[in-house]
Parts: sequence; C-alpha cells; structure tokens
Amino acid sequence: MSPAPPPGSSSEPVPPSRRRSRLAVVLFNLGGPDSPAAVRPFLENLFTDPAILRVPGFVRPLLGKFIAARRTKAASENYAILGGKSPLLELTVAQAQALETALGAEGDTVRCFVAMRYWHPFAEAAARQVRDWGADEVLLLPLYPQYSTTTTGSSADDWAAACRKIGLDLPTRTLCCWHSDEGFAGATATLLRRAYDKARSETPAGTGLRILFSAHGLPESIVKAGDPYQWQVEQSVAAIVRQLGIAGLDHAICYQSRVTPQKWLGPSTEVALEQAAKDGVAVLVHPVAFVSEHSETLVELDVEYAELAHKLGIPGYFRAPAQNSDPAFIAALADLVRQTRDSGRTLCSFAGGRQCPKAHGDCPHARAPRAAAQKAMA
Ligand SMILES: C=CC1=C(C)c2cc3[nH]c(cc4nc(cc5[nH]c(cc1n2)c(C)c5CCC(=O)O)C(CCC(=O)O)=C4C)c(C)c3C=C
Ligand SMILES: [Fe+2]
Ligand SMILES: [Fe+2]
Repeated sequence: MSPAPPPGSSSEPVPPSRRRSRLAVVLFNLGGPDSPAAVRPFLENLFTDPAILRVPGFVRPLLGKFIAARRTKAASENYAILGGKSPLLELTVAQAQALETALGAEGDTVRCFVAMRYWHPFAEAAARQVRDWGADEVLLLPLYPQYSTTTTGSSADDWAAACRKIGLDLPTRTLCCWHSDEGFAGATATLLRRAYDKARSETPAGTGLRILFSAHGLPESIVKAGDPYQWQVEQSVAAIVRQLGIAGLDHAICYQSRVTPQKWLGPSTEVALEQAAKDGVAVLVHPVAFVSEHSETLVELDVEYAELAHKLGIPGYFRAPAQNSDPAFIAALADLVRQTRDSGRTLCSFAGGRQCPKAHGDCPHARAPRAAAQKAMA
C-alpha cells in the first residue's frame, strides 16, 4: 500500500498533461478494533450502518448503540484471544502491498489504498490519499468475493459519501463481485487441496472427511429483500469444488457468526457440525466468504467450533487457511484489476439479478451499487 509520497521524491504529483493515467485501486474491508478501547465504538459504527440495522432512521442511532453495548463483552473476549485487537488491518495492508507489487509492471500508474468500513483507516482518509497522489481514475476492489448490500454495497455507498465530502470526483468502477472468478477459485482450491490432503492423512482410515464451506451468515430477511449473497456463495463453492476435482467429494455449505436474534441463513455451522457428528465423519472447515484471517476464523472457527467438534465427538476437526497474501490469490486479484483496466469495463459476475453471465459484462450496479442491484432484482 502506498504511504504519502515524501516531498521532493520522484512520486511527487506530476501535471496531468505530462503523464500516463493513474489508477487508484481501493481495497475495501470491514475493519476491526485496534485496541480493547476501540471495540465498543467499532461496534457502534457497525450497528448504526443502515445497511446492517434496517430500522427507521430515527430509531437507528439509539438502537444501534444499545445493540453495540450488549455485544461489547462477547466481542472483547474474542479480541482478547487475539491480543486485544483485530489482525484484519495488517493483513489487508499486506494484501494491498502484494497487489501493488504484482501490478508493478504498470510502473507508477497503479497504486493500492485501503478503506475500512467500521474502523480506521476510514473511506475519507483513503479518499484523501487517492486525491493527494493525483489519481485520474478509481477501481473499487472489495475484499469480499460475494456481493452483499451489507458489505460491498455499504462500503461503496460510504466511499461515494466520502468522495462527495472532500470533493473528489473521478471516473470510478467497482469490481463488485468475483465469486466465480476462475483465478480466485483456482488459488482457493490449491490452498484447500493442501489442507484436504493433510486432513485426509490425519483422519483414521475408513473414516469419511467432509468439507464444510462456512460462510458469514446474513439475516434471511436481507436475502429475501434481494441480496444476491447466498446465491453467490453457492456459486463460489461450485467453482472451487470444480477446481478441486475430487471425485465424490463430501461437502456442504453452512453459515457462521450469527449475532442478532432474527432468523439467519441456515444451516448454521453448529448444525452442520452436529450433522457431521451423526454421520461419523471428520470435517475440514473452509471460510468461503473471507479472504483474510480475523476474529471469525481465528476465534470462532479455530477455538469455538473446534471445541464444539470435540464435544460432539467428531473424529477429526481441521481448518483450511484464508488466502491472505497467498501469491496465486494476489495474482488473481491483479488479473481482475488488469482486465478491468484494459477493457475499460467493469468486471461483474452479477448482472441482471440472478443471472450470472459466463463472460464478464458491464456491471448493472457499478455506479450506484445498491440502487441498481435493487432495480436489477425488481
Ligand atoms: C447484523 C450484523 C452483521 C451482518 C449482517 C454481517 C455481515 C457480514 N460480515 C462479514 C464479514 C465480517 N464481519 C466481521 C465482524 C463483525 N460482523 C458483525 C455483524 C454482522 N456482520 C459483528 C458484530 C462483527 C464484530 C465482531 C463480533 O462482534 O463478533 C468481520 C471482521 C472481524 C475482525 O476480526 O476484524 C468481517 C470480515 C460478511 C462477509 C458479512 C456478510 C456477507
Ligand atoms: Fe460480520
Ligand atoms: Fe456487479
């Protein structure tokens, strides 16, 4: 990722007429607390986001703060296991640096920036960096393979608001979803295959091994309102399983991290573990909606579900790693950025509601993700 260029260095702003077009790639992620004191305000930012808490505007600030206050103890305990903070920023910055290096052939014409949704660095800080660098165009790259109004949609709206606030008005495209991208699926399948072979070798002979593709959950009402997330998760799993190429692979999709009392997508990862116990199979859990490690992989999967699996008597519990800065994954992201830049089009595998065209076409919600997605769904 790019720090502000030192004054007098060769990367000082150059008059637009004398240089090639500069592309700012803005990596979106959720963000996480950077200290124990940050847990509560981080949660307040999350629960007062209208994309997350869908209640009338006048109720949201109070209700959001109330929910955040109630969640603070449990979340703080999770972050305490990780040393009192989320590792998400460091890992996202490392991904941004690796992506910038992978795009190095483009010289000084592509730079990567990080914009987090609920904790620093916020979109406004990233937008100021983009402006100070002298970008000519922007590509928004959510580190969520599957589009959800609660993640990519929310971050894109937040980015647009930040740009309006600081008066930044550049041609902007959004790589809004890449759930079935072959490079992403291939890099993921390679990591998963390594974990699968290891798990297989450590599972007693004659005992089955099931891959649980565990995605972040979402309230069912959000999916019913037109959010394509669940469908895209299913597309990701199909693409990864195809690339794994293991005949007769035992696998299932489940959903983790439920945090509110409403009905969420199912089956939950707990229920999937209970089923594995009944079936007497070992499990290998792959976090399919996250491309970096954070509290929901390092605590929920590695501690809480590992304990549950042990309690249920599951004959083996294994976890596949998230991609982080895996070179093949970063190369896949770099390809997506290059294809978008070269074609001058927005890559999108979510066009026209539930239709997922094989060829990447123009994205119907590139400019106004939420509004156009809703229109496409209508
Ligand atoms: C109603 C609440 C939530 C919805 C909907 C939701 C969707 C959603 N979230 C991610 C990815 C991440 N979530 C993370 C943390 C996190 N998420 C929620 C709530 C909802 N998420 C909370 C309350 C928290 C804080 C942690 C906690 O209290 O347990 C994180 C970051 C975690 C970190 O360690 O930094 C990510 C990443 C997706 C992909 C998603 C829907 C598609
Ligand atoms: Fe979440
Ligand atoms: Fe799209």
